[in-house]
Amino acid sequence: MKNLTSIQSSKSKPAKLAALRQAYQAWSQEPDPLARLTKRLSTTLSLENQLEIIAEEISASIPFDSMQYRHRIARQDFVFSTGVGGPHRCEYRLSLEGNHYGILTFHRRHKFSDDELSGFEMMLSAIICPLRNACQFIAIEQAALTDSLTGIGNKRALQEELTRASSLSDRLDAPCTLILCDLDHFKRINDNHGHVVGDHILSKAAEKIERAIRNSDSVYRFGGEEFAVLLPHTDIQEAKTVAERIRGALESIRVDGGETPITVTGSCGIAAHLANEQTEQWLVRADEALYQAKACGRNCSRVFASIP
Ligand SMILES: Nc1nc2c(ncn2[C@@H]2O[C@H](COP(=O)(O)OP(=O)(O)OP(=O)(O)O)[C@@H](O)[C@H]2O)c(=O)[nH]1
Repeated sequence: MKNLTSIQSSKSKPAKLAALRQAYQAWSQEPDPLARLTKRLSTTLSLENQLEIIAEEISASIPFDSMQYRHRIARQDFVFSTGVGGPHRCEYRLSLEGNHYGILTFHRRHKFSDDELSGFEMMLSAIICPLRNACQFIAIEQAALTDSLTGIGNKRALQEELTRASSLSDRLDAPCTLILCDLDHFKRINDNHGHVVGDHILSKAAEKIERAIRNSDSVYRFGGEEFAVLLPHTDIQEAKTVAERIRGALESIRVDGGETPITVTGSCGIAAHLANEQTEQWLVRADEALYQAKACGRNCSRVFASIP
């Protein structure tokens, strides 16, 4: 409120406005490379787009043969590369206020001069803030798709991936199979050993399932004690084998529970994607198969197609 009053009562300042007009003209005409670089970087939060701009703008002042950027953001490696190597190299570790924002490397066939090296440093000091924002944007996007307890994808991530997998499966006419896996009698574990132990078992289960599947497959926490595993390019027969491997992996969990270790089992429902099927319908069919597995005594797998 105080600031608003002072804004409303202040008189216009011609000198400041003239300076602003002049600055705007200079800015809009983009006369210097640093102004143009920062202006272009401010138009995007995509790290990939920013790196393309950085490569283009820096190479206009300091020619190089290739540029690489690498950084680990939210448990994932981000790598960007443009051009082809060269024996001479200069490398910068980018950091701001004690935080690391990746490594940027330039290669060239002939040596970089001292002037060029200080030119790089000037350009890099201009890119660090926008680059930090782009890295943080990826981390926030990643957090919105990650289950905080287990570190695997959450229900929202599953929805996105199911949609992508369905359209790929339709377009390529390739099989794609979904397994819903629910821990058995999990309420008893919580009731007998407490929620902290329950949480620990959920994290272990996520870890075990992740290790039981291929890199091209993915696992998500679908609900409380329910996991979804998406298997692209995988038919029902192969998915049954994976489901059995997952069940075995869950059975191998041992958590300290006093006299006897706490163990857990899981039931799996399997459904292959049908041509042009909506993702909701696909999930419903996998859930029905899971219901059958529970009804058949738990700690087993059932395929939707096998339901009469
Ligand atoms: N510790 C912990 N427990 C959870 C979490 N989310 C859900 N649960 C518990 O999971 C249990 C699920 O219970 P039910 O849906 O009755 O199923 P169940 O006991 O596993 O029995 P079946 O699925 O029929 O084999 C409930 O006790 C929930 O409180 C969580 O994040 N942490």
